[in-house]
Amino acid sequence: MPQPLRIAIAGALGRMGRQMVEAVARDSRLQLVARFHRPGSIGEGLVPRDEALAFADVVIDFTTPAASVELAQTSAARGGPALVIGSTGFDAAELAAIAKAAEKVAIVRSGSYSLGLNMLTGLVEQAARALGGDDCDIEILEAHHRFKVDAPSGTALMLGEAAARGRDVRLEEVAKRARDGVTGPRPAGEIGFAVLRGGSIVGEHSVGFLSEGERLTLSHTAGDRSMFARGAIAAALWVAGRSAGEYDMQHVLGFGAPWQANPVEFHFNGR
Ligand SMILES: NC(=O)C1=CN([C@@H]2O[C@H](COP(=O)(O)OP(=O)(O)OC[C@H]3O[C@@H](n4cnc5c(N)ncnc54)[C@H](OP(=O)(O)O)[C@@H]3O)[C@@H](O)[C@H]2O)C=CC1
Ligand SMILES: O=C(O)C1=N[C@H](C(=O)O)C[C@H](O)C1
Repeated sequence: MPQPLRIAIAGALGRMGRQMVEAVARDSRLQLVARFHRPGSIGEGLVPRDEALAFADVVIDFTTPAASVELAQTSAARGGPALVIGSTGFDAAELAAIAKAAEKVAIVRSGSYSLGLNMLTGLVEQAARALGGDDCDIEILEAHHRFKVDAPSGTALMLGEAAARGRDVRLEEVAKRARDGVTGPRPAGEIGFAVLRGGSIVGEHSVGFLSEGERLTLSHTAGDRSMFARGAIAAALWVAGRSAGEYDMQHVLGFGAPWQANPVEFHFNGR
């Protein structure tokens, strides 16, 4: 019997943190060795972050951009453990800090740990490649619960990146992240984003390809948060013991060529 992988959960009292604690505790391939939260937090079984890092092979982190950057820098400075980062809403400087930390430690980071969503990014890239930029407008719609603090969602931005790759353009140069007032006609080639917030929506994303007289829509709906937890566990099993580098779910699932050799087995309905 192989030894179970030792997992620590960051942000253990948050929505995803609680989901991760449950999912890890139920999984016989894993051992939940530590839970930590914002410094000074009170909660049964919480330990300080640095203690958690000392015990774990992998830390799973769904917190905030600032907390994830600090975690990545700390882990890089001490040479581990590997990280699975699910937080979203990073700015360019924060992304650069994570990339720098990934020179020293293995980090998987993804705006979505859903299998279906990661399959959708491939379809979006393919459709964007096939449908010309001047004749076909790409618009990304996302909807989330009232507590979400960042917009557009990390997933919407991943889908935007996939569409931009398909069109062979840089997302930063064509993204329209919000519209208000007299905007003028829509420029060809733009990739637009629209955001809805309310109630308890777990996560809905759709990518519309709109041309004269027809619309193709590719969409994904998250029914509950358990599938994000399953994806993060697949990422933890995959990243443990890897050499330093920044990876994403395409690598974990074996969708990216150089990593194809060793994808983790992962199914829609659990293990
Ligand atoms: N990639 C994916 O598949 C998914 C990503 N997400 C992303 O994950 C993140 C968390 O989402 P969610 O769980 O809904 O949000 P929550 O706000 O419920 O959880 C985040 C938790 O992190 C805690 N936290 C803040 N700073 C620190 C710190 N320094 N150390 C440890 N914990 C800290 C917060 O504490 P406090 O309450 O005290 O502020 C909070 O409880 C978001 O960015 C979200 O977009 C969510 C779902 C899926
Ligand atoms: O905050 C959330 O809840 C979610 N965040 C992620 C995102 O920003 O895309 C993933 C998921 O949609 C839920």
